[in-house]
Amino acid sequence: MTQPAADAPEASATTPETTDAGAPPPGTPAEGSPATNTIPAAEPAEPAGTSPIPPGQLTATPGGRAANPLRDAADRRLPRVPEPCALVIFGVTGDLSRKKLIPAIYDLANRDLLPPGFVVLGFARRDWGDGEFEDVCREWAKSGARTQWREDAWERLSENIKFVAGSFDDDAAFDHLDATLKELHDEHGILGNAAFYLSIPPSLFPVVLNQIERTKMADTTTDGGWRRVVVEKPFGHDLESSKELNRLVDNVFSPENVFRIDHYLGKETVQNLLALRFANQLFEPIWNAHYVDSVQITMAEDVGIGTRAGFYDKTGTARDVIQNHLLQLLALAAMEEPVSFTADAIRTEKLKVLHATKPPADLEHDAIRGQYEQGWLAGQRVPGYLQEKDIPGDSTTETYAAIKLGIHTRRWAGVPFYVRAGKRLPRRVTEIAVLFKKAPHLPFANTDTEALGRNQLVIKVQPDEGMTLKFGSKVPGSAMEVRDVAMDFLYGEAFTESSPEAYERLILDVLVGDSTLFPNADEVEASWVVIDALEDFWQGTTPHKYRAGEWGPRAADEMLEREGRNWRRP
Ligand SMILES: NC(=O)C1=CN([C@@H]2O[C@H](COP(=O)(O)OP(=O)(O)OC[C@H]3O[C@@H](n4cnc5c(N)ncnc54)[C@H](OP(=O)(O)O)[C@@H]3O)[C@@H](O)[C@H]2O)C=CC1
Ligand SMILES: O=C1O[C@H](COP(=O)(O)O)[C@@H](O)[C@H](O)[C@H]1O
Repeated sequence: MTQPAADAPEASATTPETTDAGAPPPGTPAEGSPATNTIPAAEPAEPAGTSPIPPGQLTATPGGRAANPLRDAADRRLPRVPEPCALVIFGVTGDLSRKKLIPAIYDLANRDLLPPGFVVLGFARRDWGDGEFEDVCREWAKSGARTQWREDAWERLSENIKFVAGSFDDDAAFDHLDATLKELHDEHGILGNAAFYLSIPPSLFPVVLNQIERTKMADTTTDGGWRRVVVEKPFGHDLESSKELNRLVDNVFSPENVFRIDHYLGKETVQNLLALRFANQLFEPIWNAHYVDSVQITMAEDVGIGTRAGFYDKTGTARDVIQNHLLQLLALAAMEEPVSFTADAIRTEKLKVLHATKPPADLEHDAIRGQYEQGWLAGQRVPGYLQEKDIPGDSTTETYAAIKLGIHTRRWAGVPFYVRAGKRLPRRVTEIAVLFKKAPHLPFANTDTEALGRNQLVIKVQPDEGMTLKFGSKVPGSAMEVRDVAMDFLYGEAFTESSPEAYERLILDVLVGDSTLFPNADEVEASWVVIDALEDFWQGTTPHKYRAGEWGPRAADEMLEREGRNWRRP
């Protein structure tokens, strides 16, 4: 009886993510896989008349939208078109604004989800007028938009795109900003409603918050409008600085008006994790230490640090993405069912998990840092981290981290949660893989139990959004041969609707005042407790090296191998 190699999912010929050689194109089922299947869509769940997709923009069919209790609850609770308002963006010339914020605002405008008179007010150090700023935004929107380009949609939006030049330490510039905002309130009927988006590095949050406080821009007593603040991640640099920031932000804005953004929570597949777990009977009974062997959460990026040397070298992978995105994924994957799908109930459950999440006892072997060296990616030679522009030649900042975490609860006792993230890895992929224990007994004569892989449920966050279930199946033929196969659910095949970009959804949530998808101060602080323990240990150490284009340093592989496990090759 022939069997695939040990823990065979990594090597099975029937699965789409089986080799190191790279991924299949998005939406491609495993070639020749007899067991590849699509789970059909559930009953339509969108209430009549609430579809956010206007005619002619995106394909939308009435049926086939699977229920997402989280989103649908919010849809019922709040109108999805905001009141007239302004969005003030600090750091509007930065990378995030160019790649994500301006395109997302255009997409919202194109979907008719912005209110009449909606104003974008950019603040930055460039010596630009409104016209120049608008030209730049047009270029960014055109190259980054998800929805089709419509000149008329842009024209309508761009009438209300304004710019104020200045530095964050310049009182006069903030007085000018305040005056401009007041004028716009009158001109556009925005009634004082404004959201302040801090698209800036965390070290600059305090100076901007102090300026907002000094100018009383957050004060609603005279106009009765609302004022909200959006703070980008990472929220602080460690536990102490995040507490200080929380105090500062609470001085200026009331808690319900503080939106700590973590764009991973705006991703469709991340929200679907809750639907998967709590809208089905199938998974929850086996979602615990009795059945689960381990969980692997991977966020791999093929890109390097781009133009963000200044930010990245002070931050590193653990603070940049593990403290926020990956610990949020872990919390959603591990939490108990919330008593309702409200912001508070979900945060309560996530917080319990974060409090119970502990760094490994053996930090030296189970908390691995890496830094990429020169290598090859997609046929291109790419420089090492230390050769990147503006990175000091002796930097010890990590561009990769792999950590074994434990969740000290009855449900998860003894189940390792391996999280890893890195830049310049072979491909961009984020996934949560739940690996189940092996069957305790196989009734087939001569079956090599070691050779059969573990059942796996893989939630593919991006880019091939969907889910894969791996299990053993009989190979056709006279012999009783069992081999691992994969059953795929792909968003692109199951639904005709396209997913909004995370920033589209989250900006809209800010404007309508829905904080369901935003972590609160307690969650942020609990996450820093975990990260601080790792950072303290790493202090003064040098990261392991890995070649750009490889799956991280050897030490990260050894971390799992010591326990008889392997990383999945996504
Ligand atoms: N980039 C990304 O992919 C993501 C970023 N984020 C988060 O978003 C935030 C912003 O990141 P990113 O856009 O990459 O950062 P950038 O470094 O690209 O942009 C920083 C912005 O801040 C402005 N700025 C800096 N100092 C001052 C000052 N003294 N006065 C006025 N403006 C100033 C810069 O203006 P100037 O042009 O004049 O220098 C620039 O517009 C960070 O918290 C980051 O963690 C979150 C998710 C993804
Ligand atoms: O928050 C961040 O996320 C991006 C990756 O976002 P994704 O949505 O493309 O997965 C990462 O590149 C950046 O370093 C980090 O700050």
